[in-house]
Amino acid sequence: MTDALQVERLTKTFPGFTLENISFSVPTGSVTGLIGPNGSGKTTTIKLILNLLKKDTGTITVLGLDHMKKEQEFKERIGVVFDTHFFVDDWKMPDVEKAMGMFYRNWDTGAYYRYLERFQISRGKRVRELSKGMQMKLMLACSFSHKAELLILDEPTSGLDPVSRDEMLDILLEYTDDKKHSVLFSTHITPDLDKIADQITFINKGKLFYTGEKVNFTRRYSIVSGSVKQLSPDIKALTPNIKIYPDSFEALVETEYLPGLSGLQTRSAAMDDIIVFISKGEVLS
Ligand SMILES: Nc1ncnc2c1ncn2[C@@H]1O[C@H](COP(=O)(O)OP(=O)(O)OP(=O)(O)O)[C@@H](O)[C@H]1O
Repeated sequence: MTDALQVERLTKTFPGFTLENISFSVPTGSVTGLIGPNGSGKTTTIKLILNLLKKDTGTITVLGLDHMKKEQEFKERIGVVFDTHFFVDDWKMPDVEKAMGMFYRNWDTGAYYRYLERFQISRGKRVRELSKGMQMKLMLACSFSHKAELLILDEPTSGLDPVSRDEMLDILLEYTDDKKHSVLFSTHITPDLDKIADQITFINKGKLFYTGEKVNFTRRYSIVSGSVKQLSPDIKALTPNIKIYPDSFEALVETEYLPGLSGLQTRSAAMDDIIVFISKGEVLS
């Protein structure tokens, strides 16, 4: 399978923060979720891909094109959705159409109005009169109308109600259904990724913690719990990721070690469990 996006050994240093040696890919036809706690480097990674920030080192290939040498070419072939829209607030839908049509060679006016109809956005509305969910859909309509092959989305569902979020996720699933279109999706809302992601890339404090298939990410970890008396040196040796409560404890352990731990309660780890335990990375009490 080819990759819609390849990021290799990407590094960027700001005062007090380094995004360090990040490598991951978005296989064509997949949805890749980019996750990590606040300040871990997700938006920085996206801005570096888009050349909105200048990388220190590393290579980035978008749809087979070097992101610096072929910037204009790759930008014509991708769609970008941030958590706030990038249109002029006063524009009506035909104004959006005109602006986008000037920018994209592949622009399809008919498709744009068909998407507006499908997403129930009326032509006479101004951008500022659209709800947040509608604004997100408008950005998607624009991406689809210039036939974007890859969507790069930075927290597109934050601030959406559950109904709008669900609609947005269905639109993305439909978009990748032909296995030709791909999505990179940064989010804190992991249930969204449970629903649509094939791959996960988890960045923690600027470092890559995991990249690969979603199922392997959650299968790799389990949560064990028991009374404080059961918190043996064996468990402490297995994992630094332990939460201690007044009478009990919970720990994140690699699933392969479960057979050696008897008498404890175990459950599968959800994506949020893994993020919380790993981002703390120490005994918590
Ligand atoms: N232009 C900049 N100049 C200096 N520091 C920056 C700049 N942009 C980001 N940072 C720092 O880089 C770190 C990573 O920020 P980034 O926005 O990439 O995190 P994030 O994972 O997207 O976080 P969030 O989930 O809160 O959006 C933070 O410490 C931030 O302060």
